[in-house]
Amino acid sequence: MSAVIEFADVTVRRGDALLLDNVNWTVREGERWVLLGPNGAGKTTLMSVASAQMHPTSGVAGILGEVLGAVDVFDLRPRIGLTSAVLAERIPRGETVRDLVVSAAYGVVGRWREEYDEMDHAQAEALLSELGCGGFMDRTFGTLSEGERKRVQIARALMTDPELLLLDEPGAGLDLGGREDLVSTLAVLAYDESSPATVLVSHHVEEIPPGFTHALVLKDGRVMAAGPIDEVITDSVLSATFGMPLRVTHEDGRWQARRSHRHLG
Ligand SMILES: Nc1ncnc2c1ncn2[C@@H]1O[C@H](COP(=O)(O)OP(=O)(O)OP(=O)(O)O)[C@@H](O)[C@H]1O
Repeated sequence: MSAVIEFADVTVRRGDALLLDNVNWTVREGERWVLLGPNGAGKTTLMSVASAQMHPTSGVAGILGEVLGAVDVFDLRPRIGLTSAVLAERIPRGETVRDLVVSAAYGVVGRWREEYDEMDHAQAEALLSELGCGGFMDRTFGTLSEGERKRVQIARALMTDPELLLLDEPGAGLDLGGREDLVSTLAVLAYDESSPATVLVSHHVEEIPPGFTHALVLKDGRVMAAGPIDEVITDSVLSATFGMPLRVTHEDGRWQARRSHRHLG
C-alpha cells in the first residue's frame, strides 16, 4: 500500500508560536482517519499542509507521492478534495446545488460561462444521491439547512475524483439530527472501497462515523497518539489530551466520551 500522506518532522512556526511541532504521520490508501484535539491544537493547520495550502516551516510533507516545495501546488491541489468553513463561505447562496457540484469539475465556484457535458451532470447527480441530497438538487445553496449544506459540500469535493479527501469539521454547527445524518453519510463513504483515503477533523468522538479505521490526536501542535482507532481513542490518551479524567466507550460502531466521576464517589 502506498502512502497518500507522509509527513516527517513537519513543523509550522509563526513568530514565536509553534503551530505544529515535529509531526510524523502516514496515511495509506484505503484508510479513514479522524483527527481530534482541543481548540487551538493545530488541526486546521495540519489540514492546510495536507491540502497543499501551506508549506511547513521545516520537515518534509509528502502528499500523493509529491513533496511540498518540490511540486507545483496547482498540479497537486486538484487531486485533493477539501471541505472547510472558509471554502463554504465563498459559495454563492444563489447557486443551485446541481450547478455547485458540477462546476467543481472545472475548479470554479459560480456557474458562469462554462458548458458542462452530460457525463459531468450524471456524475454530479449520482454523487448527490449517494450523499442523500437527491431531493434538493434544484434548490439554491442558500435555502438549505446547515446539515444539507455540509453534505452538498462533500459531494462537490468528491466531484473531481480526488485521491485524498479532507473534511475539516463538517459536524460543526449541526443539531442532533443533522449530525446523525452526516455520520450516516460519512459511514457510507467510509465503507465504500472506491472512496479515497479520508481525513475527518472533529472535536467530538461522538461524530466519528462507523467504518473509520485510524485516529490522530493532537495537542499544542504535537501528536499525542496516532494509529489504529481502537489503540488511539482510549481513556488515557483522551484524558491526557483534554486534561481531565475521561471515560471512553465504543458500542455499535459509535464512540462516546464523558468525564469520569468515579474519583468523586
Ligand atoms: N498566523 C498565526 N500566528 C500565530 N498563531 C497562530 C497563527 N495562526 C494560527 N495560530 C494559532 O495556532 C494554533 C493552532 O490553530 P489551528 O486553527 O490549527 O487549531 P485547531 O486545532 O484547528 O483549532 P479549533 O479546534 O479551535 O478550530 C492556535 O492557537 C492559533 O491561535
